[in-house]
Amino acid sequence: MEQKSLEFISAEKIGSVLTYKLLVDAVERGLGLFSQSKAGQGAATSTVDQPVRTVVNVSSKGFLGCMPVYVEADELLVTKLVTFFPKNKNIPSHHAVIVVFHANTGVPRALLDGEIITTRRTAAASVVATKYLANGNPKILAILGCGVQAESHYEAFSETFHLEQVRIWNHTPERAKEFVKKSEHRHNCVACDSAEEAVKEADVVVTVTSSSTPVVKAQWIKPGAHLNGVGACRPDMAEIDPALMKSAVVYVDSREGALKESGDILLSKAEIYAEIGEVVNGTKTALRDKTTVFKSLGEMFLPQ
Ligand SMILES: NC(=O)C1=CN([C@@H]2O[C@H](COP(=O)(O)OP(=O)(O)OC[C@H]3O[C@@H](n4cnc5c(N)ncnc54)[C@H](O)[C@@H]3O)[C@@H](O)[C@H]2O)C=CC1
Ligand SMILES: O=C([O-])C1=[NH+]CCC1
Repeated sequence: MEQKSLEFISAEKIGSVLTYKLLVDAVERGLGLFSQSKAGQGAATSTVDQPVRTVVNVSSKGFLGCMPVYVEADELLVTKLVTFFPKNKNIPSHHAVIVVFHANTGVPRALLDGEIITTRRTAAASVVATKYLANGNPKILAILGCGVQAESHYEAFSETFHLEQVRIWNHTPERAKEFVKKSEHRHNCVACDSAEEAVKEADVVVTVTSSSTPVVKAQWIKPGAHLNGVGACRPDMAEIDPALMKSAVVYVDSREGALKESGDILLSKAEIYAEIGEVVNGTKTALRDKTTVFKSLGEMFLPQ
């Protein structure tokens, strides 16, 4: 009889092994598997079962999301539980735990601190989209927002691309200045006084704010640029100008998820061109010369 032994894997341990290189490869493979299984929905080939997450609103304070997934090919049965309390002060706005079960018996195997995985996995997903959708090698990156995701996106993009400059904007300008000063390695970072200044010459834009209303306007975006929309994960929240959503070619991590959760998609009535996994699988084209948006909501796949 199998013995129950639930291992706890701490944030420190995860942080020491979870490199962006590892994550980018794993997320790329996971997004491909996810879209492949949707294409074969109902058929015996379906290998990933990942329903759109269930969200419980906690009055006006925040929410709890439950994100289960089964990946047959990896014998992986996992759920993430994530909270988002945007008004938190002096502690992160997101917290998460991940529970791993034995896929053959259902026995719980491990409990993982989910904070670092959420932080780095999200940036890795934006890197995957950017690898496929940016028009050439991106040189100027704009980051709108200066929280946890801004840090991980800065790190992941700096490791992956040869960036000449990173333009940072935050709605409270002191925070953008602090971001730039945080490390001497950030000599290629500049704090911008306006979101327009940050965005207007950028090859790639990342929006990582808790804003419920757009922080980027269509007319600021350089034609052919690529934008990763990471915030605004509820149907009543939007970070991107609806005019940009309508004029750009829009990619998502999950069609089903985007049509249920993304205010940027729902409020603008933008058309979804493809899941990024379909591009990874070669069943949809990467229209690199067009202005593109990747609307990210957070599909969860772990490296094995
Ligand atoms: N797509 C995905 O997979 C994931 C998305 N997220 C989303 O990304 C966003 C950023 O997450 P974190 O960096 O962890 O949050 P954070 O709390 O660390 O940072 C939030 C940032 O938004 C700024 N902000 C707050 N209110 C604003 C407003 N009204 N206008 C403009 N900026 C405002 C803050 O100054 C801060 O720079 C959140 O919306 C979060 O839900 C987070 C994790 C995964
Ligand atoms: O995937 C994730 O963990 C989240 N997406 C939006 C908020 C948290």
